[in-house]
Amino acid sequence: MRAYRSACEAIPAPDSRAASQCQALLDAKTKPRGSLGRLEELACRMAALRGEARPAMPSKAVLVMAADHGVVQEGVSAYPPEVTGQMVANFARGGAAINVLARQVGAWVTVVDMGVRFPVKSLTGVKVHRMGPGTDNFTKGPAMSRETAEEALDVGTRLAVDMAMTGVTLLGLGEMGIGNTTASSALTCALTGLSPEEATGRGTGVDEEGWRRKVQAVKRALEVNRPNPEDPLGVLAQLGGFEIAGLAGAALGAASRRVPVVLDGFISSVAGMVAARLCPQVKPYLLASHLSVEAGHTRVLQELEQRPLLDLGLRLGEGSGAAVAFGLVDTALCILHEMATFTSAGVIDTGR
Ligand SMILES: Cc1cc2ncn([C@H]3O[C@H](COP(=O)(O)O)[C@@H](O)[C@H]3O)c2cc1C
Ligand SMILES: O=C(O)c1cccnc1
Repeated sequence: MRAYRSACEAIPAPDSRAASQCQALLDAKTKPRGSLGRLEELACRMAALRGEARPAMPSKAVLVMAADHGVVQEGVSAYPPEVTGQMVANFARGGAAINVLARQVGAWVTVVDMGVRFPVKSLTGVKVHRMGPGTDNFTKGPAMSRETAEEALDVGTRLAVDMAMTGVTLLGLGEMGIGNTTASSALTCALTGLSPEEATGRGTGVDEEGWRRKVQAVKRALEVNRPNPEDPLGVLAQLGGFEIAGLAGAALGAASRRVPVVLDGFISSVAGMVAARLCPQVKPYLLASHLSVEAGHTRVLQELEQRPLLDLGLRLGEGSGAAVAFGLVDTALCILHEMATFTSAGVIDTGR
């Protein structure tokens, strides 16, 4: 059986008992009940997913998958595809936004070349699982075959399972791929029924004309491929990207090992939505870190029944918002581990 399919079957249901025990521990802390709001919710969610009342997150990682997109031929990005490979080199050297943000919260960054068109040669520390030199232009036919989509899903699943086995307890999803907001918009239209105008944003910062070209490319992609929302693997193959497929697989692999998955912006959330369509059991493991500026993100988060933790006007990707939210997860768990209780501190508790 495919790795991503076995991972799906192995995803445990969240442990509601651990969540209530976590809430009871928080209720005993020196504060009015529930006064730490969503931080309390976050701690209890981690408890449910990890299956323990007092979870710890000793090892956090961001998985950044990179690939190129044939649809860039349609003039849909403000940057050329060379930038994908150049940014992978920047990740490898530790100089990109995600490196800085991950360092700040003590998280590892794992970078994977899933199919970069112009790769920078002999980089150290970049894992290579190339599905090809970028996808085909999906305004003319499918981006990739179903077989390749399944292979990319498996690569992501195996990597996430390996990361969990080496001790990773929280996984952020990040991506790099010039043109991938167009692919994400097309996937959003196909899977949610949103119109191309509603699902298409400015990505790296295209002007009005560029935005119209993106909308046209999405429209053509839908006309040419006729995606069937009941067939999420088919939709992924027709309109996705190698990095998006890899990240969807990674979400399944992580969840199969009780590792919560922190989504970043529009693109990684679309990967999460694809994972959830392939395997609904993954849904509780997906946590929205922030609300991206990119049009379409709100709808994708609605689909995932997720309320983002932050709204910072980010529109970067790379896993940047996920890394920032790792700090909040740490904060929530510190409260659980370090705060005094009414009893230990000798503070009167009215139970409210
Ligand atoms: C220097 C640079 C660094 C980035 N890091 C992430 N992205 C983001 O922008 C791209 C998507 O936007 P579009 O669909 O408009 O091409 C992705 O690579 C995404 O991760 C970047 C883009 C650039 C230019
Ligand atoms: O929300 C995102 O992930 C995003 C938005 C714009 C460009 N790149 C990524």
